Amino acid sequence: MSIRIHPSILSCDFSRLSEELDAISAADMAHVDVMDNHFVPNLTFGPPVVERIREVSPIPIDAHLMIEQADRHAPVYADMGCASVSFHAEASAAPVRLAREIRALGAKASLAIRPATPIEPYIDLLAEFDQILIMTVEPGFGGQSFLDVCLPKVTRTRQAIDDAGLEVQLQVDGGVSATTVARAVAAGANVLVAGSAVYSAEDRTAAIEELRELAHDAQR
Ligand SMILES: O=C(CO)[C@@H](O)[C@H](O)COP(=O)(O)O
Repeated sequence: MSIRIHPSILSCDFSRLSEELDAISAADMAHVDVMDNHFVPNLTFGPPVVERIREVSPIPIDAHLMIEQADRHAPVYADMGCASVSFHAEASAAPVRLAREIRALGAKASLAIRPATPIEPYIDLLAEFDQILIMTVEPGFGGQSFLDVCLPKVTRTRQAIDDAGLEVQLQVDGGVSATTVARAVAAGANVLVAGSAVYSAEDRTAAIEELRELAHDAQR
């Protein structure tokens, strides 16, 4: 599957948000982390800010909702024009119904799972989603270390996607850098979220291209 690089704006300078979005125009999508201080111990922003980000961003928005009551709130992000909406399995009472609602609103539906959540309960439901997001850190903060212990879950999910002949994207998020990206791709991931690895670089385009190249090499 094609490699996609999604920088997480959580690590950007929010006082210069518009410029920080322009700086990642070489990426495939901008990963926007919505946190509610309940599902995770951190707070970012909600619908009005994400909608404005979508309006000014040169690339489509990949919204990652780290919020409770996903069934109630996620459709808002699909309806405002986010290209992809990831909601957490742990925060949804009816993930299949929610994914269908997100798709009906015109966005890609993505199921996210925390490091401690197994993929097995969702293996037979993969066709209901456009993407599976496997967290490779505990959600909540940028700049954490990549959890290699999550890689078998990535491999298991890739195998199930391929065995079923599905076109489901497999995203990993957390600690993805020039050092770890090859391991994530070798395990089966094709969508790489990178926050600090991109925004700590002076040349964001070069950082994105380096990750893309390393990922392509690992896929061969
Ligand atoms: O969702 C999250 C954190 O909860 C991520 O999107 C981080 O923002 C990734 O940052 P790095 O680990 O790449 O610095």
